[in-house]
Amino acid sequence: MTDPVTLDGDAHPIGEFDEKRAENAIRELLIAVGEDPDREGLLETPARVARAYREIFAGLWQQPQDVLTTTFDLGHDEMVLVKDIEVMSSCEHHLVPFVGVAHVGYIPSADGKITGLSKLARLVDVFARRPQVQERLTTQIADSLMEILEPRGVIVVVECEHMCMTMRGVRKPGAKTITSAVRGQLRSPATRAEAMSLIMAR
Ligand SMILES: Nc1nc2c(ncn2[C@@H]2O[C@H](COP(=O)(O)OP(=O)(O)OP(=O)(O)O)[C@@H](O)[C@H]2O)c(=O)[nH]1
Ligand SMILES: [Zn+2]
Repeated sequence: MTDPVTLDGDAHPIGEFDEKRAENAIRELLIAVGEDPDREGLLETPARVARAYREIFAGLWQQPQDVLTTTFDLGHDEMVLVKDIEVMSSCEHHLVPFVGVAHVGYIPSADGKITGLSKLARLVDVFARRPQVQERLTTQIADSLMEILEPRGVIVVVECEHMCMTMRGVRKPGAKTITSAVRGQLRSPATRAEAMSLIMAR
C-alpha cells in the first residue's frame, strides 16, 4: 500500500474506486442494521451513497502537486496566511465527518516562489477528502507545502469537531480538537507568535 503522505507518484493506496462494490457494501450494511434495502425509499440509496463516497474520498485520487501548481514570483518575502479554510473530512476510525477550519501560512522562499491563495484551500481538500485523523491531515498539508513551494517556513493550524465524539460514543458536542504543524523559520518563537496572533484574531 502506497503511503498517501509521499509525493512520489501513485496516490492510489489500494486500487480504483469501485462504485459497484461500494453499492453492494451499502446494501449489505442496510440489511445488517435491520433495514429492508428493497423498500421504496431505499431502492436508490446504495447507488447514491456509493456516488457520495466517491466524492467524499476523491482526495485519494489526487496528489498535492496537482493543485499547488501556480507558482509565480511577486517578490513578496513576508508571511502569507489564509485563515478559516473550511475543512470537511472523515474520521478513519468511524467513517463519520469531522468538520471545522484550517489556517495555512507560509513564508515564501528567498526567490519569492508563491502560489495562488485558492491553491492553499485546494491543498486542504486533497488531504481532507480521505479517511483521516486530524494530526495526519495537519502534517500532510505542512509537509507538502514545504516540499512543493520550498518556503522558508510553514504553519498549519486545524480546529475541528469530530462527529464520532458528538453523535455517538462519548457524546460531547462542541468539543474542538486543535492540531498544529510548524516548519522552518516559523518555528522561531517570535515568528510563530506573530502567526498565532494573526490566526487567533477574530
Ligand atoms: N488522535 C485522534 N483520535 C481520533 C481522531 N478521530 C477520532 N479519534 C479517536 O479515535 C479513538 C478510537 O478509539 P477506540 O477505543 O478504538 O474506538 P471506540 O471504542 O469507538 O472509542 P470511543 O470513541 O471512545 O467510543 C477514539 O478515542 C476517537 O475519539 C483523530 O483525528 N485523531
Ligand atoms: Zn472517529
